[in-house]
Amino acid sequence: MGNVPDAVKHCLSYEQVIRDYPWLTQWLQQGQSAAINTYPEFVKVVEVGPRDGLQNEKEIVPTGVKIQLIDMLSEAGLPVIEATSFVSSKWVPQMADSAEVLRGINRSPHVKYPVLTPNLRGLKAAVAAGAAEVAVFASASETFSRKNINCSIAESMQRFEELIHSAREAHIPVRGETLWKFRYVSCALGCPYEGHILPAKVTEVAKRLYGLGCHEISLGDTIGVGTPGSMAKLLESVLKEVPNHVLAVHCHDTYGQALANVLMALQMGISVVDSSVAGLGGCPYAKGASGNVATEDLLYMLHGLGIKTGVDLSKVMSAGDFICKALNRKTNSKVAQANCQP
Ligand SMILES: CC(C)(COP(=O)([O-])OP(=O)([O-])OC[C@H]1O[C@@H](n2cnc3c(N)ncnc32)[C@H](O)[C@@H]1OP(=O)([O-])[O-])[C@@H](O)C(=O)NCCC(=O)NCCSC(=O)C[C@@](C)(O)CC(=O)[O-]
Repeated sequence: MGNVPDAVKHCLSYEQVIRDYPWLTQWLQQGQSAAINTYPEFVKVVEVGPRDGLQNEKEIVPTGVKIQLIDMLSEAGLPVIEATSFVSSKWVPQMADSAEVLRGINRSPHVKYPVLTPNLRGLKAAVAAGAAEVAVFASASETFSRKNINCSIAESMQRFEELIHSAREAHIPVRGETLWKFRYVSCALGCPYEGHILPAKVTEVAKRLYGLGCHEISLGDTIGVGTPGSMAKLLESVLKEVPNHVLAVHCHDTYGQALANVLMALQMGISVVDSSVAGLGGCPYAKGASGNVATEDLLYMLHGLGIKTGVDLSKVMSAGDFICKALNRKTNSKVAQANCQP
């Protein structure tokens, strides 16, 4: 502040302002509590570790380890655990045991276990293995769509429509009610191939999915390049077409912005957040992208804000410890790291 005149320096001192205008303290505190009151009372945490977290692992993780991880996460009180994906094992070898995983877990009546399905074949296999909820994944980037599911965005939409139609025609038996969820719009804040993605493009895809009957749309920052600023711009745009109760956010933490991005989303009325135990993960078709925001860190922040989740943080940490030991790697969760220190 070398060239700043004294009077201005005086004005720039926060402490001085508070001393000069004592009423400001009360005003600021009121403002802060008003901001905190705008957070949702309850946030639904969607655990994606067993799917998003493990799909990118080079070494095949034993089926028993995947099952035990899901069971530990169920016991922690997570309301939704994305268990696995019914995709081509040529594309994602790690998910080849999806049916065994789904059949092997101890299902809690309080937990939903959605699975990823890219096509009718995946849907049939998922339903046969007992899936009651499926998530289909679209992208806001043409190139990513082709690299990830080998078709254009328009073709993926058409595929989904056909998928619903064929399932009805074929009278696919379902246990309970199959809920159609187009959970994901990938590359919502950037694409590994195309770079910046316009909020209008993401809005267009999200609107289309909403129109197709999807009742939960997760906006994926697939490569973790978003900032609270770009998250705010994205949500401003999407919220014009899709109501906040339908939206979720899915933030990878490549640039260390995931928690800040989630906080921004919460302030803008979003109350469903995806996360991955121990911060595991990444997409095989998004090179260099790191894992999702760690569930432990998300819970620590939410509970610190007084937001209820129904999830036991210490049990999630035990699950994180278990999977990190099984994978022989360090946790990405700051909370878990802090608690491991002697
Ligand atoms: C969509 C396809 C299948 C198209 O793949 P394709 O090669 O165009 O399709 P195909 O119909 O020619 O099938 C190729 C082979 O796979 C088989 N196949 C076909 N479908 C299935 C199935 N469901 N289950 C098992 N096998 C299947 C099929 O039978 C055939 O086997 P072959 O005849 O050669 O022996 C492929 O591209 C695929 O499986 N992609 C999945 C990629 C993926 O899982 N990516 C990661 C998830 S997305 C993500 O992580 C992002 C997200 C969701 O987390 C959000 C975010 O962060 O943004």
